[in-house]
Amino acid sequence: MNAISPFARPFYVMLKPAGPRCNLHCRYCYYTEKQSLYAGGGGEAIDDAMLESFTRQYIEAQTSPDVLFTWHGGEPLLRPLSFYRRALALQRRYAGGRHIDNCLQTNGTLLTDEWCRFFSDEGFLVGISIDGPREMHDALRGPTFDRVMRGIELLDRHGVEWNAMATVNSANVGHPQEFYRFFRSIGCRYLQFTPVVERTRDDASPLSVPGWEEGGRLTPESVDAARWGDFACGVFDEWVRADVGSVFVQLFDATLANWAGVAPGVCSLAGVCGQSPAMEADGTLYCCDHFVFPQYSLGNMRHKSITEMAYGQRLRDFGLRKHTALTRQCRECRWLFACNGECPRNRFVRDRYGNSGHNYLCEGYARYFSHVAPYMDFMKAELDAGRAPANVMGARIGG
Ligand SMILES: C[S@@+](CC[C@H](N)C(=O)[O-])C[C@H]1O[C@@H](n2cnc3c(N)ncnc32)[C@H](O)[C@@H]1O
Ligand code: SF4
Ligand code: SF4
Ligand code: SF4
Repeated sequence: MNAISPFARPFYVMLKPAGPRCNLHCRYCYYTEKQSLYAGGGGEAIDDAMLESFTRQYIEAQTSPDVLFTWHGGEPLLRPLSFYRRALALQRRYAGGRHIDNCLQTNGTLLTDEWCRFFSDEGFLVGISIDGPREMHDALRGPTFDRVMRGIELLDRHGVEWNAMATVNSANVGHPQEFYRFFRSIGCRYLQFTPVVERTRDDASPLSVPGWEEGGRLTPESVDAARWGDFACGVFDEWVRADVGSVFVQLFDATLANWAGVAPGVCSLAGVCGQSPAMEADGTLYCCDHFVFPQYSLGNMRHKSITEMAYGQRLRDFGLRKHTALTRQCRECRWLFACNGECPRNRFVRDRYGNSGHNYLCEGYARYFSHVAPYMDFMKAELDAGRAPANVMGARIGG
């Protein structure tokens, strides 16, 4: 085993306490298909012994005094509150002087006063999935908009910090202004949006086609590359006019970070990745939440330590491949410093020279980076001069 030093870099495990199970059936979901990995063999929920072992090992394996637990799924609120109370008791038992934070990603439909009181008391950061106003949201997430909004009101009432996680898909990609104005209207201060790009296999396989592999059929919910770029530009135009410094949009923050030569807060625009493996409920660790496929398994906690898997060569190679496998078109691209070829899960087309492993969304990203470049140049210059990037709002840029 070619393990590297556990002190080289931090890592975050995305936990699936209820496995891929969910109370909803969002049409574009990449995760519920993972139920086929279990095929009746159990392991649908993290059990107490595994939770304890994981908590101890995860804390011990960290290189920094701050430790982040990320509860994800499937739907993590399918586990009862008592499960999370046990989890926090274990965190306290094994903390060893470290500071521990928790964040949880949910569809929001199962939130109650009791959940929100708990999140407030324990300082959880809650990610809420919502795709925009009612028509956009309900189009692919079923008629759940009212329940999600009720969840957000509960979080607000209890003073829980939350951020919005939206997908950009065939139903909302044409409406960037409406999309962004909606989030502003509900008082959202932290917004993340991710393009849906999924492919089904031509055979009867229940699993979709992973990144790097060519072929398959793009799902109807997926975005068109160019339209994704137009969407990002449209949202940017709304944001840059009035909300810089008051609304934090992950894509724009990460873009500015790359412009300024600072590590971006999102893996997709980083030079290398592989620092956030996902652990399924049966204890199997996978390279990434978007690579939960048998061929990307790092092993199971029952047989290997977290340190061995998270700092091993396999995950390291997975993360480095993002850089080493850049296509010639990417290596020659003027936006490489900002884009880094984006996420490997979207790399399945040919570049202009015929090389495989190019990013399906390339055209959209190129459009987006060209569009925001003058604003990013301005904001970087403000940062360099010790002034606020928000000054971009009063500046005349691009005529
Ligand atoms: C798989 S869900 C798990 C947590 C929880 N059930 C929820 O919906 O927030 C995590 C996030 O992935 C997003 N998502 C689902 N399918 C996606 C896809 N194909 N591409 C991009 N994001 C997707 C969801 O909208 C959600 O924000
Ligand atoms: S709520 Fe989350 S896990 Fe459930 S189907 Fe929707 S995106 Fe997937
Ligand atoms: S494969 Fe994509 S989502 Fe996964 S860690 Fe790498 S950049 Fe992030
Ligand atoms: S914009 Fe396209 S060519 Fe340029 S780095 Fe991104 S994916 Fe590669």
